[in-house]
Amino acid sequence: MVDTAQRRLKIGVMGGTFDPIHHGHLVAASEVAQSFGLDEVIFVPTGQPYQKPGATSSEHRYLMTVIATASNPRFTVSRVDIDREGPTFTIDTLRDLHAQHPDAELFFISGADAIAQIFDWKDVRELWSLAHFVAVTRPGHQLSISGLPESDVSLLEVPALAISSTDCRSRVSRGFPVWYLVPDGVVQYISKHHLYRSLT
Ligand SMILES: Nc1ncnc2c1ncn2[C@@H]1O[C@H](COP(=O)(O)OP(=O)(O)OP(=O)(O)O)[C@@H](O)[C@H]1O
Ligand SMILES: O=C(O)c1ccc[n+]([C@@H]2O[C@H](COP(=O)([O-])O)[C@@H](O)[C@H]2O)c1
Repeated sequence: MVDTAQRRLKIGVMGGTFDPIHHGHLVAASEVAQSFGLDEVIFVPTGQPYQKPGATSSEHRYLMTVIATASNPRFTVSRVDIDREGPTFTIDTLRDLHAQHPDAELFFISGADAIAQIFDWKDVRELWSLAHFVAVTRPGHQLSISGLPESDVSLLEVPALAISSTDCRSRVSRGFPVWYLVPDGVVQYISKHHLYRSLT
């Protein structure tokens, strides 16, 4: 058994809109946890994803994330972004989680597409002081961290799952199944709450 009392806890932070959460997110978090020896991965659904207007209500996205992560004892879900007023910025996510876990080392997990946009994020230069960033591969997206501080950002190749929330929403709206793209409980949640039926 690992003696966590003698070392800093290592906590992954998997931020996302999760509209809906799918197996690409879960595999990425699991792979980073394994490779970096993380004690826990906190999934953090965005409250108001200012770059994704029209996202499904945060409570639906939060509950789907809870359902999807329930089977993994190292996965938890935080409401920090949902319960904060205003648009969601990662700088606030990391500050809040740092305040809740002052002795832990934070690892922010990001796909290749998201990390490519990071210079557009709020207070980007302060982000590195709050967490180490782990950028994971994603089919269809070039993974590059040129220009990012090498000591603060790592690259990790993960199993390639060509799944996106956009495609899941589109499939549901066209009457196609999302079984095996998202966890079973999430399929049932989408069906029960009639999500994504009326997209065009
Ligand atoms: N299939 C995947 N493989 C690796 N990383 C992924 C994958 N899907 C999403 N991610 C990463 O997970 C994080 C949260 O993603 P998000 O919730 O925006 O899902 P998405 O599938 O990209 O959604 P959308 O299609 O609506 O843009 C981002 O850092 C994203 O890059
Ligand atoms: O901080 C920002 O300005 C910022 C801008 C866009 C996205 N993010 C974060 O990136 C993560 C993935 O976001 P998204 O929109 O691709 O689901 C999520 O945690 C967002 O809060 C953060």
